[in-house]
Amino acid sequence: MAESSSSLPPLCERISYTNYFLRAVDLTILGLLFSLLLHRILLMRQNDTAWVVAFFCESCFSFVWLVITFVKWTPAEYKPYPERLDERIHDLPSVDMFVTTADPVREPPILVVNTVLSLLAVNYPANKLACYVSDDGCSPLTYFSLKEATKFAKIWVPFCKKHSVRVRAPFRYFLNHPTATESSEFSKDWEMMKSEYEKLCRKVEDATGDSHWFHADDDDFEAFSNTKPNDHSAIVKVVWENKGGVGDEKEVPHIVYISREKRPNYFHNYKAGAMNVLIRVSGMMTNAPYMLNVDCDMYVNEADVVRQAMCIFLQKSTMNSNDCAFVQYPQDFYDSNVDELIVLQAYMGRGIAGIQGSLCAGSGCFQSRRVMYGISLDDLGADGKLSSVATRDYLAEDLLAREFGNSKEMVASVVNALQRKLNPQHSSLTVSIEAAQEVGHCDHENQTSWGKTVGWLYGSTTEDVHTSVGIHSRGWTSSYISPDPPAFLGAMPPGGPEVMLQQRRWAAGMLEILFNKRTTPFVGMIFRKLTFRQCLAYLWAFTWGLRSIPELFYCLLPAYCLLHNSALFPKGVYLGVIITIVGIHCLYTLWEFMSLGFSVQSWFISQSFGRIKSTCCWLFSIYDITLKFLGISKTNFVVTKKTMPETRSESGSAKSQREDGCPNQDSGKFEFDGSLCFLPGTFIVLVNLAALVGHSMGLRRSSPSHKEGGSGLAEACGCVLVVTLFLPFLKGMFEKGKYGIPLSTLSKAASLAVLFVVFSLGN
Ligand SMILES: O=c1ccn([C@@H]2O[C@H](COP(=O)(O)OP(=O)(O)O[C@H]3O[C@H](CO)[C@@H](O)[C@H](O)[C@H]3O)[C@@H](O)[C@H]2O)c(=O)[nH]1
Ligand SMILES: [Mn+2]
Repeated sequence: MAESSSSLPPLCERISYTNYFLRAVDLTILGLLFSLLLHRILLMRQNDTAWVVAFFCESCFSFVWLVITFVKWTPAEYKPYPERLDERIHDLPSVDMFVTTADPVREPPILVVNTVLSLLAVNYPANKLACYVSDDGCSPLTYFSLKEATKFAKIWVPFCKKHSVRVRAPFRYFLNHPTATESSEFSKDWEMMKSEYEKLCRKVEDATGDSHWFHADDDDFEAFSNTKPNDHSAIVKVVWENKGGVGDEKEVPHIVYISREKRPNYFHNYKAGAMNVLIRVSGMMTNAPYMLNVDCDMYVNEADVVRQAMCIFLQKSTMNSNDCAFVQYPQDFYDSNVDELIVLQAYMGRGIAGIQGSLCAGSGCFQSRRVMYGISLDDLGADGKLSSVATRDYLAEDLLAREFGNSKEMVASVVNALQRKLNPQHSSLTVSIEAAQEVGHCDHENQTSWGKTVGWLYGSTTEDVHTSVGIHSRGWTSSYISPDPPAFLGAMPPGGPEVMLQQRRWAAGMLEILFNKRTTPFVGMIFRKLTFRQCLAYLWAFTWGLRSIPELFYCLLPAYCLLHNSALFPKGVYLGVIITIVGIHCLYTLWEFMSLGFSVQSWFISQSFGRIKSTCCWLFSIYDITLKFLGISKTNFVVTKKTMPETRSESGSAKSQREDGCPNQDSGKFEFDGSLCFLPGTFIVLVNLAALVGHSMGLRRSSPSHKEGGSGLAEACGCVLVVTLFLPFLKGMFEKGKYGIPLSTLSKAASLAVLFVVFSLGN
């Protein structure tokens, strides 16, 4: 498929972002941290418990900083040159594109449909693409919307291609009006498309409230009658099949709707389970060597995405290094306050990408099918084909059935995929429907390797990083590309209960992997092919939950010390050391933000949110996995609520939209509900306020308990800093409605705070 010729320029290039100045700053901070720790050790005897706790917390922070420094040491990413693809590759490989949705209320079907439309319209031969939608909600409304969207796609896709439209998700595209310089033909087409899109929206909207729409339509909806989201048999429907044909219709790739079987007594493994059904069904129908998966809200923002990803895969396979298992794009967002995530991806993301390769982020990720079938890098020969040993080991039929399940068609498609062969051509996709339904059954995976070594791994609510650690442990690398404008844009909940829930789920999911005997990165590094620094990268992510403990303590220490009249911070030179560390850290992170075009305010919000999420959400992740390990309850994947935002204007990048201030007008305004997650934050603010008030009134233990002297201005400043960082909570105490902290949370926090004050004063 790839016509390699060394005289032609490469399809992609690795770009290194090594910055010696940043390395020097990192090392300076490390040096200061260690000198501080040493000082703490030397003065341990002269001080009391607070000193020991501070030492423990600062050791944890230093360890995290050390890990981060290791991970960020050699940042890199790939730059693809899709314009070179055509002269190098005559026969592009096929790509199966997956969209998952789970709940028609929390994930409005019109949003799902927009994502699907943006995928259908990418710049890639339509006969090489297929779009599979997995609906865990088993919703006739989603299916109806998809059918309607297919009709619209037949004019939308040709329109996008004819006019080289960049943003191919209609809800974003139509935010902008054509400029006066556009041709009249374009303007006419534009008006027509806009009115057709509005019709589509109206139909979906009408059907949302009135189910007769799909029942009256035809018996196509029969399969949905008497179903419940958690109790129904497998549904597979070919919504549209691209049979070549003539005219515009041949521009629309296959569209297949899937709702895997669900039964109340079967655990369905959330998104990982859905992804594995998608892999199997697509394997039987189109069996493309590459797969793309996106969350239902992550539309394609750059029509060349598939071509860009293929540049990486195809270049790597012509360079005799067939080691790239997946290509990950960063997750970018068109709404809400996500600057922190963007900065994290730009620095940590590239850092990890420069080691063994980017982590899989679950959306905007292109994967090689045969890697997902569990093979290791060692199983490939120099020519990129399965080695003879691996062929013998993998392709024995009884073994395949044991690993992949008892479906002849499935086993045959796996054999083809592993050998990079196409499935035999059927007259129609519908021929495979029965077999496809069979692999969507609950019990298909019983006693197989699905979720263990094959496909997306089970056992964690962050199935994406779980799968990714499995892949890297088998010796594969991955690549990271972050084109400008961003390739995918998604939605993120605003600051409040939804985002707290999401952070808690992420942190719990990561802890599940850390403590998983088979997939923990330690096993991957010691017994398998995970490199040392890649192991550190995973550790950095997997210990989010554990970091909540020192953070919580450190937020309470200034208040405790102020009341207890004991020194939290050293005196003299070493106080200077602490101030320098904090100062450099602030400047460093501020620089990271500003160099990506974000404001000081956005940096501050991120610092504040960083503390809130660790002391509130991450803390509860420990509780979640404790319950799981005690066998009391399973960790839960609550789907994040997505809304279609009314945004004023669409522009090149997410960043510039944030600059015009529109989607961010409520930024900093935090929402609250009765969830216990908000208790630690409220408690922290109350305690620090109480300590400050007490201090100003001279309320504290009279004599310091140790020789080094008592608390003073430094500790008071610490309290002020903590309160500043928890500003959303402070504001929340005086607000009403969704912006106010509920009285029940306030009273619980107040009672705890009283206990804390009494404890600090008396102990
Ligand atoms: O039982 C389920 C639960 C979720 N989903 C889908 O999974 C996707 C991600 O869910 P979302 O609620 O948007 O989670 P986020 O936290 O926003 O997603 C991030 O984190 C997840 C892991 O926690 C990854 O799966 C995602 O890819 C990643 O974008 C959505 O398309 C859902 O429809 C399912 O298909 N079935
Ligand atoms: Mn999401």
